[in-house]
Amino acid sequence: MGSASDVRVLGIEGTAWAASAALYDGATDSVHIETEAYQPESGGLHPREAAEHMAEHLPKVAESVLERARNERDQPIDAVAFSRGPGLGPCLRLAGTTARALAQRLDVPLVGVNHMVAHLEIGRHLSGFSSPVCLNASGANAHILGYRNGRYRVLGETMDTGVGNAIDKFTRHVGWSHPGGPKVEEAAANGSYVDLPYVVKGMDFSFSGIMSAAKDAVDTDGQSGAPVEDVCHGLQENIFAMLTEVAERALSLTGSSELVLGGGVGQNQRLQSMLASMCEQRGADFFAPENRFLRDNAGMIAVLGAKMYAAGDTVAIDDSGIDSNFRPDEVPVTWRDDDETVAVAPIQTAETVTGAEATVRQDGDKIIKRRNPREYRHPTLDEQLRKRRTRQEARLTQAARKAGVPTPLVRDVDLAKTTLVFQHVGDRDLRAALGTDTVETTARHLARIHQHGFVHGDPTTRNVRVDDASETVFLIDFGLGYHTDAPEDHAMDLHVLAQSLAGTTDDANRLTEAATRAYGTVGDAAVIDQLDEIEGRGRYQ
Ligand SMILES: C[C@@H](O)[C@H](NC(=O)OP(=O)(O)OC[C@H]1O[C@@H](n2cnc3c(N)ncnc32)[C@H](O)[C@@H]1O)C(=O)O
Ligand SMILES: Nc1ncnc2c1ncn2[C@@H]1O[C@H](COP(=O)(O)OP(=O)(O)OP(=O)(O)O)[C@@H](O)[C@H]1O
Ligand SMILES: [Fe+2]
Repeated sequence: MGSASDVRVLGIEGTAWAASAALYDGATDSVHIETEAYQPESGGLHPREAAEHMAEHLPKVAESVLERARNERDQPIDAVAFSRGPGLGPCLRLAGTTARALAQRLDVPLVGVNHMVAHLEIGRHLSGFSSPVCLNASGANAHILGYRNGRYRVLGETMDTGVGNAIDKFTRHVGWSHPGGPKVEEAAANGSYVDLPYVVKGMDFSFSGIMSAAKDAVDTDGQSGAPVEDVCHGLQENIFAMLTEVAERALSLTGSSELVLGGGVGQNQRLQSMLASMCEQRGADFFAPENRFLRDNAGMIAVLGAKMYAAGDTVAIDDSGIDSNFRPDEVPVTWRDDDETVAVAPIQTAETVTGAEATVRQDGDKIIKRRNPREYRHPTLDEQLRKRRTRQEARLTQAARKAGVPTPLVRDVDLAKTTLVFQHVGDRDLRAALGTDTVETTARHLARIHQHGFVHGDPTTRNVRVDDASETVFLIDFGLGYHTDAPEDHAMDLHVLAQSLAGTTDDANRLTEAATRAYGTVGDAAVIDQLDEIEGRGRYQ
């Protein structure tokens, strides 16, 4: 294996709006980027117009960067790297054609890069962090990833549209030109908070509810709608708090103390300040690359291309087809060692445990759980979430027990202090007691509460406690639960469990299959069909 430190790679990016080429020089670790942005005259990105933009500008930026490389050396570059996907098919095809032609002409190898992995690797490269949790906040995507056993694992992601696309749809609705993100940021600075939906499911989240509520809020319909600056302010507060909350959950679940940000929406100062505040509050390190590396750019493609090239990960021209639904977890990570896995949280034995949202203290046979204020969240939203979740946790913990699922007894609820007192249950959590039996029992418990019309909302391996002597499996932490009979919502519980298994153990596939089978012995088969549908969904809208 070579080292990326002495190679020069030409990167080509053309997934959607940025016709971009870049030169990465490993010897100096410097990146030169040239980009021509496609700006639609009206509405959102039109795939055909975007492709015409690529056809016109990609060859120009590529030649210009190559010219610069030639002025520096006789053998200008060692490899050509290009974004293979995800993205708009017509654009990807042009970027692929441009890259193949260059590689052939210069007689150098071709490297096919996953654009989403490039968005996160650039942050890892620039921060020097060893194995961070990565938040990708881009136009067509939103997900939280951690490296484990040769792959970037998706710990959480959007259940519908990408975060930038969601914001851009709102700005189209109010008649603002593309891209909407910077305009929302500017307007939000002059607005005050309005209440909007907030949807987090484990480490997944969805934007459809908040986006339609935001559109309704500005629509006047003969009556006076909310000022658009206020809605922009509320939108940013809620959407970015959702992303920050799942990032915090991922840090808590993995025990990692490093977070990096990627993607065009990452340029937003409010998002950056929330993430920085959250990390500071929990003693983690946060890194956001400069803007030229956050928005789509060929620099990140060239940098990852150099790492892949050094690892021998090149692709033959004939096999270099594009993939518009290319997911980050499909990429075999050849440029990192298997043992670089994102941290796994040590199993805490201290009397006070700090979870993702609460401080939990043991006092004899009692557990005192307090949801603490989160400085990154708007105070109104913060108080509303803490109260709602405390109330819901008390109610659903009791409802589950009535349904025959072991849960701790609720000894006291104090909504003003957002504090709950529970009976202490179990010897250890499911992470420490992983096995087919315990995972199957967990799945059957979920099926049972679903039959009683509600979901847990966050059934991770840490929210299951196992009592060894009686072999009892308890569900705890129902704060994200809610009443619903929709198979999609029920399937999300199973999906969250599967994702948390993937984030905790190398044996996740086998355990997930066992869980699904066990669920089927008690629960509705339609839920399992829906789970397949969720997991097969290419969420690139
Ligand atoms: C697949 C690929 O083509 C796609 N790329 C992409 O979406 O471009 P990117 O540069 O990462 O992000 C663009 C998005 O970033 C948003 N954006 C730009 N500046 C922003 C700001 N200050 N605040 C919020 N959003 C912002 C834009 O509104 C737009 O939706 C992706 O990475 O998902
Ligand atoms: N009733 C209980 N009996 C025994 N241990 C408990 C109980 N409730 C909570 N714990 C312990 O405290 C930890 C954190 O509790 P809980 O999950 O309710 O808080 P949280 O802040 O939502 O944490 P997380 O983000 O990890 O889900 C649990 O993982 C568990 O180990
Ligand atoms: Fe992107």
